[in-house]
Amino acid sequence: MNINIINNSGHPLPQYETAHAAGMDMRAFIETEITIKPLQRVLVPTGLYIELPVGYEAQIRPRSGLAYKHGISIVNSPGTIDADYRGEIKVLLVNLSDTDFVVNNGDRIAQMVIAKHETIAWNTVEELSDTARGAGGYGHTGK
Ligand SMILES: O=c1ccn([C@H]2C[C@H](O)[C@@H](COP(=O)(O)OP(=O)(O)OP(=O)(O)O)O2)c(=O)[nH]1
Ligand SMILES: [Mg+2]
Repeated sequence: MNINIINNSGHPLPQYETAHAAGMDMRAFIETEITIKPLQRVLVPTGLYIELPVGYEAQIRPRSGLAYKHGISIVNSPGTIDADYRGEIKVLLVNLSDTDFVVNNGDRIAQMVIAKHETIAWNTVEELSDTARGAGGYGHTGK
């Protein structure tokens, strides 16, 4: 499938790093490096603008390497890019480590997964169907 994109970053387009990867790595588009202090959150521009087909969303997810090695995650993970959004895609990074983390222009800071979704209409009812689980949850089946 082809998707329209404007790339103002001068960096390569988000791309699958291996043949069957689900996510395309996304790069920071910043004039000067950003230092993220412990527990600080920063909205990082990408210079990317996309036009998703109706019925699709883009999910902005953390990279596990940055999470494991540096405690870098995404506050609103997975971020949701709506099909009707035409603004710049940004990534809301958070530093969950106890040391500063520096983001440089062009660094791969997140990954984008393109996914189909349903658009539904609600059926308001008085009762829902019975199941064995019922209202059980939050570990009610044990460890
Ligand atoms: O990580 C993200 C999440 C969202 N967006 C953009 C695309 C998305 O379509 C729009 C709105 O996102 P969301 O619905 O998550 O935010 P909101 O707080 O509900 O804002 P709005 O009232 O504008 O929907 O912001 C990003 O660029 N990056
Ligand atoms: Mg919203």
